[in-house]
Amino acid sequence: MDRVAVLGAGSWGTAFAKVLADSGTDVVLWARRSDVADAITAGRVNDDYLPGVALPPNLTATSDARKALAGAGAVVLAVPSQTLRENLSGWRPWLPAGATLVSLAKGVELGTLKRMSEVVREVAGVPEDQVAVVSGPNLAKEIAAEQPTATVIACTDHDRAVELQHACSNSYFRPYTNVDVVGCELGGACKNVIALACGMAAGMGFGDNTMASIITRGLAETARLGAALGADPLTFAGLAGLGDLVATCASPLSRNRSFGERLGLGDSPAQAQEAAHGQVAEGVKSCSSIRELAARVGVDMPITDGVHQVCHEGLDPRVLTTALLGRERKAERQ
Ligand SMILES: NC(=O)C1=CN([C@@H]2O[C@H](COP(=O)(O)OP(=O)(O)OC[C@H]3O[C@@H](n4cnc5c(N)ncnc54)[C@H](O)[C@@H]3O)[C@@H](O)[C@H]2O)C=CC1
Ligand SMILES: O=C(CO)COP(=O)(O)O
Repeated sequence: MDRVAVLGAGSWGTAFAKVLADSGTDVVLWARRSDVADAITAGRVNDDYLPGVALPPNLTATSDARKALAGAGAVVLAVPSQTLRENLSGWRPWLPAGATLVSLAKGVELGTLKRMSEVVREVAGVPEDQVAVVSGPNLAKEIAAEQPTATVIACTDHDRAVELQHACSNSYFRPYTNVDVVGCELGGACKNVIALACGMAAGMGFGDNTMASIITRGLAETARLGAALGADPLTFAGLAGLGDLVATCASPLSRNRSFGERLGLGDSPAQAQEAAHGQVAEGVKSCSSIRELAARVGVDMPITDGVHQVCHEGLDPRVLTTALLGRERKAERQ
């Protein structure tokens, strides 16, 4: 694969474009704002999202999506989940035939309850095996600083996953392949919600036992949903499951954890949103779609349900804590 288009020049889009370029792949990065594209082209930096990070010369930028897409062997979609449908609809006429469409987004669409790869298939009108997802413990700022990281590239077409794996392997980024797209996407979307809960716990002053309990029970409810939707249970023990969950729930760099922490400290969701300075905390919206998806398939997700109530129904995180601890006693694997 000679050239890749990355659409979305936020934190992860820019960091992933750098990963590709550092792996020897030529990249054209699309930025919504022309001043961001110009700054990348002229100054080799994206100061809005990754200040101080030098971008390699084989990474160029444009605010013209048509130009970015021309001749691309793969198209990486790096916009927030709830905007993917609208953005991709606009790009559809210029998608190169046969190109692998790769989603970086970690969320479930409100209303349709679709995973991102399902949205991509529907909007682009491509078969399942032409769509890949990247998911794992991938905090953009650490990767931009070239700290060693592993990830998963999931695609039902193993050969396509391998092709993409070659395009983004380098001395600090190690991608594994997986054919379980459902499990990898659910792991990525659900961990944002569990990170909100961990943030709330931190904000309320709780320590490591509480964090470990939320992480582990969060993984249990994610795996239950995965089992109901046909995921491979082992995926949740891997990088896109436990790996991403631990990184996001523990890191002060996580937007979801930080958002939750503000709620735990007593901020309202509106105040926490304001403090996020326009950066996306995907779990705030996906807690509602995941909760609905779980209800549709009859799966109990008490932490996700509670996070939804705090974010959208005015529940106090302290009341949520009491409610979770007061649930009916049960066996661990029930
Ligand atoms: N930042 C991170 O460390 C990681 C993020 N992700 C996922 O990648 C996806 C993108 O996240 P980030 O790059 O971090 O987000 P971000 O908030 O840093 O950037 C979003 C980008 O999308 C663009 N965009 C296009 N249409 C938009 C619209 N209608 N509304 C808002 N922004 C729009 C923005 O201009 C911006 O360039 C999310 O689903 C996130 O969960 C996944 C792994 C790591
Ligand atoms: O997905 C991520 C790390 O893998 C980034 O998490 P946040 O969106 O919470 O910053």
